[in-house]
Amino acid sequence: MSKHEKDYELRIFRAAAPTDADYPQTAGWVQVENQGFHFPRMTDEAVSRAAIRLERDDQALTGAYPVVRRASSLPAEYPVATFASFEKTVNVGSGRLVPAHLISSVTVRPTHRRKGLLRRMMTDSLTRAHEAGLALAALTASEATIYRRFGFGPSTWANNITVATDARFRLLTTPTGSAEWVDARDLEQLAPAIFAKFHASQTGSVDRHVGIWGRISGQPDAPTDDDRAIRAALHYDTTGEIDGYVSYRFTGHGTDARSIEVLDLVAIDDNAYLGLWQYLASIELCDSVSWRAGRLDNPLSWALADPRLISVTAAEDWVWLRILDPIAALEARPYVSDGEIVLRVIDELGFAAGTFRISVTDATAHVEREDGATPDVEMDAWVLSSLYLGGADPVVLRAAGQLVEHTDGAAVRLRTLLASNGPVYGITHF
Ligand SMILES: CC(=O)SCCNC(=O)CCNC(=O)[C@H](O)C(C)(C)COP(=O)(O)OP(=O)(O)OC[C@H]1O[C@@H](n2cnc3c(N)ncnc32)[C@H](O)[C@@H]1OP(=O)(O)O
Repeated sequence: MSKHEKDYELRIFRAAAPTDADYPQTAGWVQVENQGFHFPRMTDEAVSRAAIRLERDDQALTGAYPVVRRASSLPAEYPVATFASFEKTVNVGSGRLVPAHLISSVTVRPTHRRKGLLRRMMTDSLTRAHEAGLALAALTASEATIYRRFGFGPSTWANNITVATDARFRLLTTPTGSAEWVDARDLEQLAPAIFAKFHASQTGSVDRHVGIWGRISGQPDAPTDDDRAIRAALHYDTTGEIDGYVSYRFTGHGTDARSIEVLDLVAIDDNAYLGLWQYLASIELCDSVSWRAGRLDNPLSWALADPRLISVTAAEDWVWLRILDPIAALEARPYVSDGEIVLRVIDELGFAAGTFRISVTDATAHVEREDGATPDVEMDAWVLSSLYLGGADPVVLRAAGQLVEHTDGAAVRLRTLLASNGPVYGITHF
């Protein structure tokens, strides 16, 4: 128990809509979370919009409240720390959607930091998720140094890219179908069904919470003039079915850079993906398009006559996974080759600790806990979580000193065993 534990009461409650009696608790929580991420104070209307969206996702909100509140400080229903969790699926390969405990909205007031509040809220939340039988937890992180200690490992990544879309932009093969403008606000209704198809087919994708649809359609909880700048286009296949969309804003007014920032680009197949890029490149009075969520092995690089038109401006870790139940998680994902390996997992929080034999036949794993067995490889829970989807390479983790090989060649065997049958990638930030 941390020496500060008795100074705070943790309350866990379901997000409440403005019509509910306990709405003030949710409203206070929303204001504090918002300030924790440096956003301007929200109007009452914006808070109620945020609460309605949290309620629609059935988010469990944790607030930490000081036992002794200081005179004239923020109201009593404003916590000093916030934390949210909700359940959505992760695509673990071959369209298998596994329910996961998603964690978001983690803030601790600077006046109460480093007193163990994050540790307390996190261990409490993971324990509940584990008891509820969830095999995975996931989050996207503000900083890469916070969550490894809790067993989370980076599992998908994205490149921040800028693509020159001036006269040099030419695709080697012209995609079929065509694009058309749509009122960006209509994406709030249209986008979820398109995203659902992407989610069902993309290993590493995490399903989205309701708030995302407001953001990408220019209707966030607290809209600003900037959000009215958001524009959108749909892509249609040759039969007229919608197979993708892009939402974006022009950022070049008042600057020399005539550029567009993509907020969201969702395509249900490769042709629609290239078709959306073809559309973006056709926008006049614009020389470049940037996007935060580019795939590492981007098909656009191979489709462009001049792949040097793409600049990678940064590489980001994206989703961090946490295996809570190694047997259920490893048996849930698909496999591309048969084999057997024994792994030992060290887990400070205990959830994934043990020695496990993974035996794969006919693309299906049978996993058994065998604590007496001699392991081929040994690693921390965060490392197994990073390797889980097949997006990280055990051989590279061995080279980094994060995976210990007890049997010669075991890291290579593990690489073959955990290889994914396609790119591991996602476009959900939460
Ligand atoms: C999923 C998400 O929502 S990501 C968003 C995370 N939130 C933010 O970035 C907002 C700004 N930051 C904050 O609100 C806080 O500083 C937090 C949430 C990052 C940390 O909260 P605290 O209550 O201060 O953390 P707590 O005291 O429980 O520390 C837990 C451990 O994490 C470490 N830690 C805390 N913050 C950081 C950090 N920013 N970087 C590295 N390590 C950190 C502590 O040293 C401690 O380590 P130990 O227990 O292994 O000795």
